[in-house]
Amino acid sequence: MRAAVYGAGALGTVLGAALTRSGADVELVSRDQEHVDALNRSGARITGLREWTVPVKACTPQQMSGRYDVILLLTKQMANTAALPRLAEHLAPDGIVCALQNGIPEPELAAALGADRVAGGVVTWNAVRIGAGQARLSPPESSLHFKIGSLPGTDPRRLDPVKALLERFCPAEPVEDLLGLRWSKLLINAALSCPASILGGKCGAVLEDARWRRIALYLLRECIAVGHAAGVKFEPVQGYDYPAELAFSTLREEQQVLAKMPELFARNAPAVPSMLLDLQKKRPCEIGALNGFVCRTGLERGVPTPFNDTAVRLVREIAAGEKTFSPEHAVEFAALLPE
Ligand SMILES: NC(=O)C1=CN([C@@H]2O[C@H](COP(=O)(O)OP(=O)(O)OC[C@H]3O[C@@H](n4cnc5c(N)ncnc54)[C@H](OP(=O)(O)O)[C@@H]3O)[C@@H](O)[C@H]2O)C=CC1
Ligand SMILES: CC(C)(CO)C(=O)C(=O)O
Repeated sequence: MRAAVYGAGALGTVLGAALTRSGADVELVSRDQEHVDALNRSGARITGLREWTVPVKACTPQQMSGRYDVILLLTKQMANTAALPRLAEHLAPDGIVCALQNGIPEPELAAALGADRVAGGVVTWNAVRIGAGQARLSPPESSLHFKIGSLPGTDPRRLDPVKALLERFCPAEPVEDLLGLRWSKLLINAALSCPASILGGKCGAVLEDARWRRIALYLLRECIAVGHAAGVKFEPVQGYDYPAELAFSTLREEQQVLAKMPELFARNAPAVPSMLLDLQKKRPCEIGALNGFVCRTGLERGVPTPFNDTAVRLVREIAAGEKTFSPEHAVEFAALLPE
């Protein structure tokens, strides 16, 4: 089986190194010539939870040749439109692209490639690119897990080669309802990655600050309401059925939920959100595909999303250089919170 990791950035470098190390025939594809040269010259250098230097094969999109049976898509979601012609050219007729990105990338991919040639999966582990040819994999070990799914109406056995490939690194558990899985990961990004990117810290910083933890809870509540209005059945992730765990109707129940949030999201606490890295590097970030997607869906379904609207506005203001990272942006949500 011939495979490619298309978008060998933070996650892609770690995954490409892990798969190559396991003996898989995999190429790491990146637009960044310096990164490609470093990977080919000195191997992929992984630090953190794994300490590996792995000789790998890397190329730019223009240097790709032939067809791949499995392409693991790990660009940022905004790059998908630009990447599609290359994916279409190099995917084997019975091959499959598995998007491991955040957000809900599958509809656009399926429209171009065909639903039975697209799968999706969520990643709850965290990695950071730290230089040409190098990435750091963050703990905890328990986060090393994939959940994957095929598109409605397609043969779930199409997932078999994806599962076999990913399991060369860590468990890859198939789920029946990919959309429910996608929305559950969206909860984590909308309520932790986004606020952490606004205050300029790790996801744990949101959980540690009483004001931000409460904002995160209301962001979660809004996303869950929008998802339910859209007919989503949230799939358990990280061992939790989040809508059930986070439900509250009185202020007393709210206190109880707030008290257990650090435990519910303990695996995410050490993560540096990929959105924050993009904002720090002044690169386009995925806010439109994450909280922005929740706002758009809320608008379509008649569910107000004032918390997510505020979060999107703040991220956009930071991206435009109009605001800097600060926990004090919590005040922007104060008028929305119940007394
Ligand atoms: N990092 C993390 O811990 C996690 C990330 N995710 C999700 O995984 C996805 C990837 O994230 P991450 O690894 O952090 O992202 P990075 O930005 O580190 O990597 C993305 C890579 O894609 C490359 N790329 C962008 N556009 C193209 C293109 N048109 N053709 C080829 N390559 C391209 C980029 O190259 P260049 O540098 O030239 O732009 C970069 O190497 C995102 O959807 C993210 O939300 C999910 C869970 C955790
Ligand atoms: C949840 C988190 C923060 C790490 O898995 C993530 O998805 C990201 O960094 O984009």
